[in-house]
Amino acid sequence: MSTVDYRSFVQIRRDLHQIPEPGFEEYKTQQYLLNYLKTIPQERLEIRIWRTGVLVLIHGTAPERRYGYRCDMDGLPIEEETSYDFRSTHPGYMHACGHDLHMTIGLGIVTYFASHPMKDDLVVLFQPAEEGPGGALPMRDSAELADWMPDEIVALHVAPEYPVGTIATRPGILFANTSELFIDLKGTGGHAAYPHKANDMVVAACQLVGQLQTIVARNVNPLDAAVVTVGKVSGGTKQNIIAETARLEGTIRTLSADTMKLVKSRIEALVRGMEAGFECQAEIHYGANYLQVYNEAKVTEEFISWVRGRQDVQLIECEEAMTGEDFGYFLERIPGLMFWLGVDTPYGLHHAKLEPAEEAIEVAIRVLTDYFTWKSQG
Ligand SMILES: CC(=O)N[C@@H](CCC[C@H](N)C(=O)O)C(=O)O
Repeated sequence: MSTVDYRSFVQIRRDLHQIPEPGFEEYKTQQYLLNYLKTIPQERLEIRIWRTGVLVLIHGTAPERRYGYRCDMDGLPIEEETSYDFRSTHPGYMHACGHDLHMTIGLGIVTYFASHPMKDDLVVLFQPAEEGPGGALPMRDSAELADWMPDEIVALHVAPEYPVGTIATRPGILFANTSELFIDLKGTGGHAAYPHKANDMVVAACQLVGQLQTIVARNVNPLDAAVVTVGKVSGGTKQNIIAETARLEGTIRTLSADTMKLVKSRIEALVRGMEAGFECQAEIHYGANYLQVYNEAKVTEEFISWVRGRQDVQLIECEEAMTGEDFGYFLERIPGLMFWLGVDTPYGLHHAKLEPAEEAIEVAIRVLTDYFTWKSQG
């Protein structure tokens, strides 16, 4: 891939890193992508906009099939604490899940094929709102994608725990089914010194957090896997006022759809018990639900054996993870796979100090441009 200047992609990643935006508000990011796309050879490119996303079709020389690469665009509500001099310029927002790298790799792939067209078509999807509320399902079903639907699709996710030069994947389930979880509690507020005249939702919320932990410990088969995480608890107004309301915000992860149903039915039973016990009202909302990421066996096994033939990367057949990814909705309709890309950094995804190794950008662009070229030579 001689005509690609990898240093320029490191700069692109740094530019994108500075402008993280919430799901479906990726306006600056979209504009940045569109501005960049204007700078590369246009002859084979067609570009469409879908909400805050971008779809790029690179016409092949004699297309019989269409391949796809999907990357996600949104940032997270995290105050960045990296050592970078190119930290986020958006207070309270950070690319802490690697989407800045995922997009940069997408631009690298487009850049390469814009001047080295393969026989088949390639569509590169820059998808908003992966962290929530979920852009994959509506993008997959959009009119903009309908006549560009790929025959096979690939996506990657950065993996802090693997060294640069590692690709990890598996046929079958890679990531879990997910559901967001929001529980609003309403009781009776009052003076801190008169608890018998109030109905304290801070106490109810604390007990409920503890009770929710019993679902995985006591209701899910220990040979199955599930997670119930409460990531945010809020309630009350002041230290000497009994809280009238409280809110729990969390997420549920399961490896099977049936276990998701079981976990939700247990949450509902515990919340109804909480209402009776505390004489309060409770409302449950599930927010965004994501389908599991299920790698199609034939495409994934072929990819694994192709990667194993390379000298420059190490392939690991990994275990399932309880991470969620709305890419599962693309895989529901299109054969394909997702893989982990090693970025070797001590802090995990969604951490304020996440500093993925930028050398992984070149690795991914090389591997994926070679892979699509190989597939197209068929
Ligand atoms: C790769 C990754 O970290 N994905 C997110 C997806 C979040 C889905 C949804 N907002 C939820 O919280 O359930 C993850 O947290 O796994």
